[in-house]
Parts: sequence; structure tokens; C-alpha cells
Amino acid sequence: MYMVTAEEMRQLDRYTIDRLGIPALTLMENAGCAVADEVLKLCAERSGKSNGGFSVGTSDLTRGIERAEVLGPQWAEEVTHTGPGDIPGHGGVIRTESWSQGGHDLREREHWYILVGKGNNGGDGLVVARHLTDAGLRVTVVYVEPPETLRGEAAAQRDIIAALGIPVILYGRDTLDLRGASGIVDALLGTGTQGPPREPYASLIREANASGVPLVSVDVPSGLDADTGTLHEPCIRARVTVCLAYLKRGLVQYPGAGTAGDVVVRYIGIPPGLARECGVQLRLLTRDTLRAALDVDVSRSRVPDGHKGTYGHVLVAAGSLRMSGAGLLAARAALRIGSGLVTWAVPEALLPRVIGAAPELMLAAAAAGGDGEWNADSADELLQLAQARDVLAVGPGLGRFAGDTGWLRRLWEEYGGPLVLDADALNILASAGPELEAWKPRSAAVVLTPHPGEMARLLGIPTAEVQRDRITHAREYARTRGVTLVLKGARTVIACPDGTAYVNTTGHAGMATGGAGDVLTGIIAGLLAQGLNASQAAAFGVYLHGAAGETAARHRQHPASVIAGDIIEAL
Ligand SMILES: NC(=O)C1=CN([C@@H]2O[C@H](COP(=O)(O)OP(=O)(O)OC[C@H]3O[C@@H](n4cnc5c(N)ncnc54)[C@H](O)[C@@H]3O)[C@@H](O)[C@H]2O)[C@H](O)CC1
Ligand SMILES: [K+]
Repeated sequence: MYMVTAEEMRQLDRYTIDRLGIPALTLMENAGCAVADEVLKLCAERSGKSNGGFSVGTSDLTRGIERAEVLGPQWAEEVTHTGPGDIPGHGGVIRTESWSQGGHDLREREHWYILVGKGNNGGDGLVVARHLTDAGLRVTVVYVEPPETLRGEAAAQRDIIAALGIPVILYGRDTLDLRGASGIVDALLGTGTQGPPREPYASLIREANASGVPLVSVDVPSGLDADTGTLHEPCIRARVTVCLAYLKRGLVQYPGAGTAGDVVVRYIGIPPGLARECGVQLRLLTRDTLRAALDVDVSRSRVPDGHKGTYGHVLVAAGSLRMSGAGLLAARAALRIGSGLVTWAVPEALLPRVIGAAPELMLAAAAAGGDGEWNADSADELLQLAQARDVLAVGPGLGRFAGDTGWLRRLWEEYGGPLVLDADALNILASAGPELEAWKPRSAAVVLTPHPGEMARLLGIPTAEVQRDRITHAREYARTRGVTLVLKGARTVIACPDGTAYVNTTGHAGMATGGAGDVLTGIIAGLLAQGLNASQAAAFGVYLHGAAGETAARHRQHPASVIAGDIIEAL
């Protein structure tokens, strides 16, 4: 599923209208149809009736008209005719779209208010008003600005509403009590929003939120930044957001993702392949995306005559005296995800204490002498060990030590295989600062797995700034540095050097627990060892990590009781 910014959506709209010749009013009509359909589904669910029959929107119409016990219009009268003179093979069915109203009780039970802004989002809302009226609901249009201020397609819809005599009121002039509504459609602001809602939009949004009535937002909740997910308060809290044509990025990034309710992306006549053809590179990470965009064999099949060497050998340089567990978690996760062999390199003084921690692991001593902490001299030992390994993962529980920048630079420049850097390895990278420009570019893949704080240090900006636009910061860093970057957190972002990027959909807040990131490092390293490329390993690893966290939450009966080791076991 592709995701777009407001600007990308405008370009796709323009292309569809100007180059393909599909009129804007057609797109608006389809948009309004789709939203009306979702409103009726909501009504039907609430009344316990199926709504199989009232299906609008071009994709449904082409699917034909089902006859069902529906709320609202009785879609079709069906006549079976046998054809002239009972000639065999000439029989058939005649179906008509005769919309018998849903009955008097429907009008009493369902009174929907359509809040209409003065842009095309409002225009969509006016189409919704018309379709819901035709479906037999009681509808009142609430103009937030004088209707004469509407322009273009929105003005055309305004005139149709007037011609049909659908009740309208002007907010601020006429009395309005939304608490009496059975539902509200938010068609105030869409992708054309600039900054926080101004008056009188702000007051109406507050009233709508305070009404306690289910809200269905058109395209994006009004007040939400469609690109970043930033809330420009007051922002509509929607029960359902009907997103038009393509998923808007802001709907999958928090806090925006938390205000949109269920998000339904509806076809409105824009060819689905247009986003790809026009170079959109951001997608929601789903099983389908893993298969279609990343060509990942999600079944992770094994060859019958495989052996340990077939599935790669990971070297994990991680763990120190007070944080040995981080290394153990990363190493165990690399095993559990299917690596053939995993060697865990620890400071020499620590080795006796971790023997047997996980019998499946091979252990190696580095950082000779010392008290269980790493030192700059251990680069030689690690490079020696890494020569015979397929992947090197560095960082979990590493700690900081004198000369660590030079130490990491040697691993970066002298190890020829894929490199996964996490935790303190990222802090060392960040402390290299401008010196990083002088580090020799790597021919093999680099995967960085920062949490927002580590990302902030890599960029030299406040963490809040990273979180304000996670997707853009991750993509920018990956593209300019030529690395694959996993920006962890709710809805983890995977950004690839070629500009492609994915937003993950698996996982839950219970995974914000010590060691969960170490596990992800091991998973990604293990997938690289099994031959996946950096984009595949990062995306599949993040997806599996989240899915395993969900499984672990089910086993523990609550997300909050999941700990990192559970995620490994659930893999
Ligand atoms: N995706 C599609 O293919 C289609 C989308 N459609 C709908 O069109 C809107 C975008 O419409 P646009 O006219 O560009 O902007 P808006 O309606 O979102 O609002 C702009 C409108 O509101 C005023 N405004 C902007 N910011 C603020 C603010 N902070 N406070 C108050 N007022 C503000 C501005 O002056 C404009 O007048 C899209 O979301 C879809 O719903 C098409 O209808 C169908 C095709
Ligand atoms: K809206």
C-alpha cells in the first residue's frame, strides 16, 4: 500500500484530471460516494443489520448489485424473465437500482450532520450529504464559512445541495446542537490544511469532539498534518477516517495515527498504479509488501540438504560488565531467527561468567585484560574473528571506552561484510561527527537501528524534532549516507539508500521494554546471514520482531508483561 504526502496527492490529482481527463467533479463524486458508503456501514453495524446491499463507489458498482437485507435503500428489484416464447438460453435477470427509502424509522434514528469547509474537502462532504439523503437518512449540512465563499467544484456541489433543498445552517449564525446528532461527517479540512485550524473551524472542531457523537473524517481528521502526523489542535478525533485514493503518511505516524480511528482507503477513480508510476517510494509494510516490493520469501523455506554453513555465521560484538545481557539477547535472537552459527564476542574478563548462558552460542574473547569492558585494541581481535563470519553486529550493551571512534572506524573500513550497528555503536558513530565524512565508504551493506534518541544524536537535533517527522528524517539520512536505517518506535520506519521506505504495522507498546532493540539487532543480523539483502533483512526483521511481540503478548495475556526474551521465544 503506497503512502503519499499532501503534495504528492495534489500532483496525482492533477495528473488524473489534466492528463487522463477524469474530471475533478467525478473524483469528488466518487469520494463522496465512498465516504457515504462507510457512514452507512457504521449505521448498519450500529443497528445490527448487514449493509451488504448499499455499496457505492465505482469499484463496488462494477462488482454488481447484491440483493441483501440492508439498512437504507433496497438496492435492487429483481425480475427473472424467461425471454421471448420461453426460447431456451434467452432467460435472465433484470435488476434495477430502485432505492426504496429505508423507512420512516431510519430518518428518525439517523440524523447526520455534515461539517463542510470551504475547500474540496468540504466539496466531498456535500456529495456525502446528498448520498446519505438519498439513502433515507436525515441530513443537515453545517457550513463553517458562508456558502458563497466556496469555489470551483465545491461551489458546484453547494448549488446542487441548494437545488435539492437539503437543510443547511451557517455555523455561528444559526443555532447548532451536535449532541442531538447520531453521527458527524468531518469535511472541514483535508490535505489543504495549513497550520492549526483557524476560527471558526477551531470552535466547530471542539464542539464536534465534545459532542461524544461518532465522527467520520473525510480524507484526514481536520487539524491533522497529512504529512507528518503532527496534531494541529484542535484536531478531530475520528471513529473512522475514509482516506481518498492513497493513504496519507500522517495517518500512520503518531500522534496522528492515534486520532484517525479505523482508516479505510477507498478507490475514487485514480488508477491504483499511478503512485508507483509517478515515483512514490513510501509503502506500508505488510506481508504483501514484503512479497511484492521486497521479494522476501515469507515462508522462509529451507533447502533439504542445507547445513549450518548454508544459513550463515553471525559475529556479535556486544555486551560488557553491567550490560552483558544485551549481547546475549542479540546473539540468541540471531540464532532463533535461523542463522546457522552465531559467535558472541565479549571482553575477555567477562567470558567465564557467560559460559553456558546459551549453549547454542559459540563464545570468543576480545578486549584482553581489563575488567569486562571493551578497549580500542580489540579491533584486531574482532577483525580476525569477523574474517570467517558472514555478518558483524556491533553495539548492544557495548558501553563507551577510550579510542572507541577509531575502533569503530577500523571495523567500518576493514570488515568487508554486512555491518549492523546499534545502541552504543551508533553513539560512537554520532560522536565521530564531521570526521565521518573521511571514513572510507563501504561496499557491503550497513544497517543502523537507532531509537529516536540515538537518531537525534546522529543528526545533532533534539529528539522531539526527529519525532516531528520521522519518515523524512530517516529517509534523508539513509539516502545521504548510503545506509539502510531502521528508526525504531511506534510505527518503525525502514529507509533504504535508494529512497524506498516502509512504515511497519506490527508490534505494540508493550515492546518498549529493555532489550527489545537488542533482539531486533540479532534478528536483522541473522537474516543478513541467511542471504537477505539489507532492505529485505531490515524490513522483514522489523516486521517479524513486531509480530513476535504480538504473539508474546497473547502468550502473556498482556502487552505490558512482555520482556525481550519472550520476543525471541515467540519468533
Ligand atoms: N485525493 C483525491 O484524489 C481527491 C481529494 N479531494 C479532496 O480535496 C481535499 C483537498 O482540498 P483543498 O481544497 O486543496 O483543501 P482543503 O479542502 O483541505 O482545505 C483548504 C481550505 O481550507 C482553508 N484552510 C487551510 N488551512 C486552514 C486552517 N488551518 N484553518 C482554517 N482554514 C484553513 C483554505 O483556505 C482552503 O480554503 C482533499 O483532502 C480531499 O478531501 C477531492 O475532492 C477529490 C479528489
Ligand atoms: K477532514
